[in-house]
Amino acid sequence: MYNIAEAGRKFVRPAQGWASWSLRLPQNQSESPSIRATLALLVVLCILPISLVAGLLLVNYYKHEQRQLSISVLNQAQSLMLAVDREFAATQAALQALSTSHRLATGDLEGFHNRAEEVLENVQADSIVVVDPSGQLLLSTHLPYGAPLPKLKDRTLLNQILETGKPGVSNLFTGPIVNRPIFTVGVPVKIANTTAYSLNATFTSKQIMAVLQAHGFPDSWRVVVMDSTGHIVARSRDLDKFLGKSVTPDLIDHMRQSNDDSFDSVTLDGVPVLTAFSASPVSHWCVAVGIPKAELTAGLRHTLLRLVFGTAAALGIGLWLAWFVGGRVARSITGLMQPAIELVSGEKLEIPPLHFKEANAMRSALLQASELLQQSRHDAHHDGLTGLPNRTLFHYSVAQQLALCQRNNKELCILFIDLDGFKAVNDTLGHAAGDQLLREVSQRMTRACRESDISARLGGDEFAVALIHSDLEHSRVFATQLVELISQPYMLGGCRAEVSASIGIAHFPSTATDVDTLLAKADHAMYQAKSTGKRRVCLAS
Ligand SMILES: Nc1nc2c(ncn2[C@@H]2O[C@H](COP(=O)(O)OP(=O)(O)OP(=O)(O)O)[C@@H](O)[C@H]2O)c(=O)[nH]1
Repeated sequence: MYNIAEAGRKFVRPAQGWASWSLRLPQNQSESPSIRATLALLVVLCILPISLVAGLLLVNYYKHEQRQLSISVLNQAQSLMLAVDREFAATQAALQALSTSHRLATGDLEGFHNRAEEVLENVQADSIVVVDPSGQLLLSTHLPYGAPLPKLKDRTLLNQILETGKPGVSNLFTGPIVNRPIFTVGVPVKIANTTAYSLNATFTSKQIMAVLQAHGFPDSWRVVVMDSTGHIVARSRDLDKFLGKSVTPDLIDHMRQSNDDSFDSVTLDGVPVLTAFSASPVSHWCVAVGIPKAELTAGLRHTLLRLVFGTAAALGIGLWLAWFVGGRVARSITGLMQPAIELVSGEKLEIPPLHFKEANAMRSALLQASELLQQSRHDAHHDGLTGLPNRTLFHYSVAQQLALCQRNNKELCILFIDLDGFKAVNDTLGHAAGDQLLREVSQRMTRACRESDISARLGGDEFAVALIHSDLEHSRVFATQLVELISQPYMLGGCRAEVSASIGIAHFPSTATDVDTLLAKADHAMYQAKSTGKRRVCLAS
């Protein structure tokens, strides 16, 4: 079945069809970044600076915390140093009270030995000894009175007491009686305004360890109490290994420069620590507290690690969203490209609804443009009054059919129809009535034709019909019937009107083989019909 509307569309379509057209972007446009890449860049530009700022703030916060911590550690070192000094002061007070014993003044050393043993329990010292200015030990509560006693090897504290007449604390040394590291707290014993003896209490590291442990430092911290030469007297960890050993040279350096300070160092057992130390201006002993750096930075490392993971997760999700949303936006846009190209084909566009408001607005615009284009194409190839194909489309459609007939050895007849007496209708009933009559003639004609036939209005009161696969005889019969059909009266706005028709017929292939000649010959035959009396059919020769 011949579809004239389809023919109208194909009439302007390129040979390969619009779908075969591929989209060629200009060079500079194909190099522009894609929506996905732009969105991904946006995500990266949003997340990375925020994470960077968060990281910097964290590090700053950590540094501030470090400063606070080093102050706090310094305070703890000072507090321990004070506690040690208090122990020394308490011992000195007890010794000073004991030094006023009349037994000493009267030279009753045996009696004093007994008295010292009683006092020993209160001062919690290891022993009490009396030394004469030559350094000779006169008594020691370690041994029964009268037992032979050695002479002091290290006279430093004794000399200090003899010179200043004031109490003092020794450094760590190996006790001549107990033969292990001890230190002493000594006070002068004055008889007749002369320092006659030095009264000393000896201690092992046990007493200082007790003071250290009373402070309850965390197990991981390294806390040392050292004498004025930097030798370890007490240590929170591995005392047996480090007792009497010198602390690290950089700690000694710092101690020389200041009484209180904090700095980064490495302990004797090789642990990097933040060290805070405090030296006593009285005893010149020193306390150092070290917090392992790993412990200090663990929090920051954890938080930074979380930040890195958080950033990675945010980037991952952001990039996935950029990919997903970018893909949707891109698909919405590219989904409109092919319809935009096909728009010129004049075919009715089918575009499924898209994801985005703007893309849907574009889709509506394309659909509207497609409808308008279809309408204007239709208008360009159809007669506005009757809706029949016009001369151009008739010519194109018949040419196609002729080609098919030629290939299949089929016949085709063209009827050239001109109304008789139409002008009189216009003149008597008016132009509008004439228009209505033309419309009715076209309807009668269309109804009479087969669907495969092609009818057209060529202009004015001229029509044409192409009878496909129809021989001359059949066409002549049809044309005669058509003359009668058209000659039936018309009711135009309550008025009766009558016209008839003159028809010329040209036959393919006997009359001619091309559209123009067939039409011209049919036209000529129509004039013959007119000139021989109208309302009749004439065959072209
Ligand atoms: N109403 C109306 N009239 C038209 C239209 N186109 C052309 N005409 C008129 O149609 C008439 C055609 O002229 P003719 O073919 O000479 O008129 P006719 O009375 O049929 O003459 P014959 O063919 O000799 O019988 C003219 O008067 C045109 O003005 C149209 O679209 N509408």
